[in-house]
Amino acid sequence: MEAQPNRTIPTLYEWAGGMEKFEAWTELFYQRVHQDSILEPVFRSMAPEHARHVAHFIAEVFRGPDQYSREEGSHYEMIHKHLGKHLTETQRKRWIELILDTADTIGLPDDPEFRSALVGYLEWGSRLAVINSNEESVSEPVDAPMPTWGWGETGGPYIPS
Ligand code: HEM
Repeated sequence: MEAQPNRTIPTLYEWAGGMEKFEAWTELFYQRVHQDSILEPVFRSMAPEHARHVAHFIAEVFRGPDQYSREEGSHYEMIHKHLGKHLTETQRKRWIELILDTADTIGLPDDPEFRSALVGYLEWGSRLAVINSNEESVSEPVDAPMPTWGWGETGGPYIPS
């Protein structure tokens, strides 16, 4: 018999506070990006819907609604958006620093379990973004599934003693 998901364990999406929280997070993050000397040139001509799309993408990866892949893009298209951008490690590090600082500002959960999962995902995704940005084509199939992310080794969520 197939194992049933344990309904008593919230998803990272639920634990983070739902879609409004993801949208508030990326909106403020990209406002800050436009004032940052390292990242501003990278995102100077970004699409107006970029911040919302990134919110919806991460929310879906964290097992939230499938809004991004249903209405806005796909895993293939997300990779495609990074092609040829030639992102550097300096830009990636700044991106990580700023998005985590914004997570604090808007009050994403700061318990050890959630932050372990969040940092793990952002490190993984941002390093793939840099690798993909130095490619000229997407090696994944067009219908590649969206990645999903869970609590990882800590088994989360945080339960106060
Ligand atoms: C976990 C890490 C990341 C995720 C989940 C992510 C997600 C996305 C998504 C979903 C898009 C497409 C947005 C749309 O459809 O409008 C996108 C585009 C883009 N991303 Fe990322 N990204 C990540 C890391 C990075 C990093 C580290 C950089 C640069 C330092 C970067 C630079 C860009 C740029 C320049 C675009 C194109 C923006 C535009 O022209 O509209 N990304 N990303």
